[in-house]
Amino acid sequence: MERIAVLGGGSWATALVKVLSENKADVSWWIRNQEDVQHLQQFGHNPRYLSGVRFDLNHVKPSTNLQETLAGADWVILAVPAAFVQTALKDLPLDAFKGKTLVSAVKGMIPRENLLITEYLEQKYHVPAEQQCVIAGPCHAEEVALEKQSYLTIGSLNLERAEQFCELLRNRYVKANPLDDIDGIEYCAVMKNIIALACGIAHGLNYGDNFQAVMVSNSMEEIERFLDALMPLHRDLTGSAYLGDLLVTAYSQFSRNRTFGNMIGRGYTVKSAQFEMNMVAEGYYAVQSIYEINKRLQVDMPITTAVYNILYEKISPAVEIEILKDKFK
Ligand SMILES: NC(=O)c1ccc[n+]([C@@H]2O[C@H](COP(=O)([O-])OP(=O)(O)OC[C@H]3O[C@@H](n4cnc5c(N)ncnc54)[C@H](O)[C@@H]3O)[C@@H](O)[C@H]2O)c1
Ligand SMILES: O=P(O)(O)OC[C@H](O)CO
Repeated sequence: MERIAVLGGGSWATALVKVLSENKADVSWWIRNQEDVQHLQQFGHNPRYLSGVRFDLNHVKPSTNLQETLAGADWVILAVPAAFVQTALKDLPLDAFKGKTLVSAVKGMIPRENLLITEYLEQKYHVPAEQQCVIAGPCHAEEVALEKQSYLTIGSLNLERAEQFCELLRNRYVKANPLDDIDGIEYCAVMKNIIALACGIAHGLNYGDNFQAVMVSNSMEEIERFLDALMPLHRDLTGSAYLGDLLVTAYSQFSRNRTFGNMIGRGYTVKSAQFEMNMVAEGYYAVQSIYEINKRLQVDMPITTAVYNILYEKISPAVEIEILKDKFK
């Protein structure tokens, strides 16, 4: 019996706990909010996110105590939005993850430090790269919760470990495959959120599907240029962990980033759009990190620059999309 700790109380953590616990793993589940934990213990569902999912409390142990949650776990899945990872882990000793395999389900970067989650865990908590995995692929939590067919890619330098984790996830509606381009898929997952934001902004400004299709195809070239400059490797970006994840975020009704961008395009301020959403759009934070990293790389990244200018320099979305129009082919 595998013992798995899942950290985070949002939609993705909830969907992952469902999949893992229904596969009969023992899941200890850290949620920061005491009321949510009590509700889960009493009624067997998360009151805030995906509340239709019922948990078998024989296999799922919710708690607000992080150290207790980690104790005895072989696997630790981090599913807290990137902007809150440092705060969530702040009381842990630096050897808290010793001997455990860390799995990042986060699709974002540590703000200001501009680090991938795996880089942060390695630098701060000394978790070796070989003991880390990332969960990638087009996987909206809402659809996983509805048991709609989904595909996950588990990235790791340690393919044996990745395959073991795939096995914990596989079921009737989840297929999982290992891949060794862990940094590539982690960066791609960060950047697709920025592109989805741009798609939402354009939609909010009344641009149509024709324009969005051109935005998405141009964005693949932008992502490829960035990855080639940062970590050259022959990778097939048409794979589902890259293009697939971008497409689901750019087009789906469930996308947080597209929804957030749409509000910005319609004239909401960043604060009011964030206030309106009960969920976190990672792209808002990610664009600042990628923009900062690119100051060094100097890659041509028109979409990232446009989103950064809109969100952080308060330049009008209409002006920035107009500039993009002339750059696209
Ligand atoms: N939702 C998905 O479909 C999905 C799929 C794959 C990956 N992810 C990734 O999973 C990670 C978690 O996102 P999510 O979609 O589950 O979250 P969510 O948007 O559903 O919920 C927001 C989460 O943020 C937490 N939060 C909000 N304010 C906070 C604060 N001040 N301090 C600490 N925590 C706070 C909430 O408790 C909640 O857990 C993100 O990196 C996301 O990119 C999400
Ligand atoms: O589509 P979003 O913006 O909700 O992001 C969620 C996941 O990253 C989809 O794979």
